[in-house]
Amino acid sequence: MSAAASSEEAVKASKVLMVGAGGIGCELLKTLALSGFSDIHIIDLDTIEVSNLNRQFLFRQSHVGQSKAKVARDAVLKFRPNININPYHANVKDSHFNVDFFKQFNVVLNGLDNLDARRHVNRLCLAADVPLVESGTTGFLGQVTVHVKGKTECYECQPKPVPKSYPVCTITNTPSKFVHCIVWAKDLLFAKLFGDKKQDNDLNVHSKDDTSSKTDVFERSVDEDLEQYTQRIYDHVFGYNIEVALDNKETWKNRRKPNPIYIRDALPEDAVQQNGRSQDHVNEEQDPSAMVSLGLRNTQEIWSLADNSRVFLEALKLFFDKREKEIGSLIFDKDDQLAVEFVTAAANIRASSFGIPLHSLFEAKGVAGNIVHAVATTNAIIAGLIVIEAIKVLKGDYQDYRMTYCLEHPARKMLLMPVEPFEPSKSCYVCSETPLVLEVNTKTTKLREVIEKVIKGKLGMNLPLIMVGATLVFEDGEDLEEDEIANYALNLEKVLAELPAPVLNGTMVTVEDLHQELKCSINIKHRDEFDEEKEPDRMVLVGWSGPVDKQTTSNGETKSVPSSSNTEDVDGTAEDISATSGMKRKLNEILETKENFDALENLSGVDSSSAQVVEDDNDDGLLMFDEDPRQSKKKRLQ
Ligand SMILES: Nc1ncnc2c1ncn2[C@@H]1O[C@H](COP(=O)(O)OP(=O)(O)OP(=O)(O)O)[C@@H](O)[C@H]1O
Ligand SMILES: [Zn+2]
Repeated sequence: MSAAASSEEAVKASKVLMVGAGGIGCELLKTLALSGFSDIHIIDLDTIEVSNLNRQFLFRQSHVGQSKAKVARDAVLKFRPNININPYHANVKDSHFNVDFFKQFNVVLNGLDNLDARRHVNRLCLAADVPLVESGTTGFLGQVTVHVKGKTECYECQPKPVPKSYPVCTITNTPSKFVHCIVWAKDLLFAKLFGDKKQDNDLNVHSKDDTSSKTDVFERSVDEDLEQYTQRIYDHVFGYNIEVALDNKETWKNRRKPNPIYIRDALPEDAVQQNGRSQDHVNEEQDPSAMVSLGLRNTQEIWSLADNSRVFLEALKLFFDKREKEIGSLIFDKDDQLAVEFVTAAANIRASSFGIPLHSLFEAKGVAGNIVHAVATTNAIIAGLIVIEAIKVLKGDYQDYRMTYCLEHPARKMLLMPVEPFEPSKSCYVCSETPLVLEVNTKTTKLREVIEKVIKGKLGMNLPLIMVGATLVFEDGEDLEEDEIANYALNLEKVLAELPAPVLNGTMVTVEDLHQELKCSINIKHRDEFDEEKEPDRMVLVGWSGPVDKQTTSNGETKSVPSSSNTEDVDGTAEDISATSGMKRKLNEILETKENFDALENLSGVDSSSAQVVEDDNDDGLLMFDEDPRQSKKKRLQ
């Protein structure tokens, strides 16, 4: 479309694809329709859930269970009956949404909630040469970015953060934050008691006076009374284990010592006996809940140590009483009420032991499920900004493109921060086809590991094809012959150096995904040794980066700064902001206020105390919109 086209003409003549009809998507569809867009296609794989209704305002109670894309269309057609809205209840990664499908659109607008789908759409937009307006929100934070092939950076030019992980020793021995207690309760204790027994687990399993025996203290013996068992587990993990930890005097030299907690200290004897018996009228049909059987109602209140202890014992008992069949295969799920009750109580008792403030179930659930509560207004603002950028894209006003960050900054009264988009990164393997380097032990690493951990895991390819020179060593897809399948299956189990075309130090491997039309080269660098702690995959992909900015703190632990941390499910907000390298200092400055740090900390479960707040000593050209972003009235911050 020509640069001279009026906004109205550009909008009218356009055909747009919206991916995601959730929190942002509902707002976006409404705003598009009200702004004059009349040919809109929507892809969303999901159906409506009750928990969506508070902010996905196109949906009502009666729609629960129905396709989001279809219901969103019907809702908007009620007030804009003459426009064309085409819904697809499908995954955007399905093969029929190929490059040709994408080519029919003038612009693609993302309202997604995961990195994987975002990267996939980015690649298809690049391959189809269709501009992409990308977005994300997390609580009060949000951003809209524009990606136009050859003109701006692509979604993957800036490395995306890897999920946050914590050093094992902090979790098992020296927690200092509530999130450490949650990780312990969820990933260690819950997993140990109710999950797959074959999984490795760092929770110690032997008791002090029985170290030689292989008895697992977490196992309930056949004749063991349930009350006795729950109290034994309590005493073991909160009492005995802490005493064992205290024996290691070095650990506590410069730290506050934890207090062992035994059930007899936390609850009077008769309360233990009576636990869970007060509510005889508990409805048998309801899902078992320790809160219900104990008569606790308010999920936002912080329970005392005694109440947490009662919930712990009761939840453990209910798992054995009512859900015994699931024991051995349970995985923590934030929507499983009993699991959340158990994890909240366990985390709080541990927190109490380590002098860490306790939290309510509501808060604990947020931390455990990496939930940042969505704010409808942020979604609405972001949807508006998506439409503003989409119109610029349609008009070809590329000088005016802005990446806009929605931040809360009470001190400066700044809500929106627009910045000019960066140019495509020359080192981006997605849009610049720059080769990557893989350091790997070619004599011990199987092709299968490289495919799973690197090609699918890191590069996000779905159906990879792997060439070594002119030899095809692996291909994934539906139309393969039987002998090809058998041949590739054999190759998967071979180490790199023994493949039909050997992969050795200096070999160049070409990897291609035919669906995404993405091709990249990987230079292989043989390495014998890897650091088990830092490089557990025993492979290092250089050029692709899990951008963990690390800094070493005084106690030698490695912590991440907010710019680097995130979880897969979070909407890619703050990390996107700070991952934009040129903006890092500015972002730190913006985040000086407690609220914004808290927001980031919640967002990514990050330790804000380890953040590098860099003094801002010069005029950094931060821009702010005064009132109406459409007027692009820029103002320099003081
Ligand atoms: N691969 C995909 N293909 C199509 N739609 C997708 C894909 N991945 C995610 N989505 C959709 O993107 C939307 C994101 O919306 P949102 O972030 O509001 O999430 P939600 O699932 O509706 O809410 P919540 O996660 O908070 O319960 C969802 O409706 C989801 O179904
Ligand atoms: Zn790129």
